[in-house]
Amino acid sequence: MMGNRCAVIGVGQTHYTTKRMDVSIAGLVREAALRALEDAGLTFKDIDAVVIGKAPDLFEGVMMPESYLADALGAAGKPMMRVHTAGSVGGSTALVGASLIQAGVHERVLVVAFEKQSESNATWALSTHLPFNASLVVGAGGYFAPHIREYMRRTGAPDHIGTLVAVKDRQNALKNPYAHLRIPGISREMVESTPMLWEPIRYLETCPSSDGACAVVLSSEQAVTGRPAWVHGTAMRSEPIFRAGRDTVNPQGGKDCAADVYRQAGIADPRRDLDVAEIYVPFSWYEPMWLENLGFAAEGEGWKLTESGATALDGDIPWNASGGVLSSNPIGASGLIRFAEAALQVRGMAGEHQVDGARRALGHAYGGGAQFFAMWIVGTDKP
Ligand SMILES: CC(=O)SCCNC(=O)CCNC(=O)[C@H](O)C(C)(C)COP(=O)(O)OP(=O)(O)OC[C@H]1O[C@@H](n2cnc3c(N)ncnc32)[C@H](O)[C@@H]1OP(=O)(O)O
Repeated sequence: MMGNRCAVIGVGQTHYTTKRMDVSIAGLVREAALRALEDAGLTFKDIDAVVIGKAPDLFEGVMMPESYLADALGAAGKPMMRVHTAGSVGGSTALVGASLIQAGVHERVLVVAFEKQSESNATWALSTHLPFNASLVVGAGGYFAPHIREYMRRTGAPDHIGTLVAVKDRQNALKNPYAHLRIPGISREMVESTPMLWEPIRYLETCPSSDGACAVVLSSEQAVTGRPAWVHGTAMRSEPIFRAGRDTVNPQGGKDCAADVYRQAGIADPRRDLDVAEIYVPFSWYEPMWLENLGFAAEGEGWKLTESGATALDGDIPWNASGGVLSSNPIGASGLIRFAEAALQVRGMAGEHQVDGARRALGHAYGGGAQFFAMWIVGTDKP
């Protein structure tokens, strides 16, 4: 059930970087919001409600930051709410915003997501064993590395696949002025010569820790301004982190979420029917893993698609033309960046990393222990 039509009419991003020392959290989110409003040709006065997302408060050490960000986002006297679904939060924040339009509650909603990791230490925030929370070992890399090793064992994927993804995404990042890691001359040799952090994840096969914010303006059909990206389908799924029989390598929640969003958008074969995809890949091996989880390749075959070059910018189904999470990871914002980049592609506004003729795009986010999923499909044409 899609409800009323909804469109993305504005996108704003900050530059992603290790430390944004020149702005507070309020300044950071405002920068993205103002750029999104400018893109839509609007001001804060035209916005009915604000939805904000970020990952755990421990990432900055500021409890409930949304309560003091209302002023910076022009939300005083308006509805404002926070969404939190771990790393997938940027995606689910967009979907909550979209649902307010689809339900006919509001005409225009500002969606903002951010992380300012330089304010604290995300690795240790993800390593602390809080009461009633799962232990994530040492950081996200420590948690996900065994899942990657299991993927390699199941499929027999050769060691260099992760390297290929790292090179591809970093090459794409060189075409994206907002990307955090821009590494001229990036090559397989360069990636392979970097230290092993969490076997089999090397330094250049992992995302950085970034500061940054992203914002989008969502609109009802009658309130559209400028060049819209139409929402063709939205879906979220979650599953408990611990459940007997849960497949953490190829989670059922991701498969179900993809099937739901494809059904809404009329996608029978995602590789054929989509033109571009922005997928949450924080460690390079997650590209072949998600290729299978999202149905772009049969089980055991994802790494072959990566190896064939199909997911490169000039391949038949480019993944992460923006450089992806591997190149910029302000965690709470990263899902929204995927969704926003998908919208930019179908609006023909992705600049140097534009995929020629892109008309339908998938935005994807995952989080927690690969247990929260959020996806949307956006298109140039009205659904
Ligand atoms: C759902 C999810 O999102 S799961 C993923 C969650 N996020 C993570 O797990 C983050 C993983 N990354 C990290 O932990 C860290 O970036 C590490 C361990 C790779 C590097 O740690 P540090 O060296 O302490 O990085 P720090 O943030 O201080 O940056 C130092 C420099 O290295 C660069 N850098 C950081 N990570 C990387 C990387 N993976 N590759 C290349 N350069 C990097 C930074 O840009 C910075 O350069 P600058 O000073 O020119 O800006």
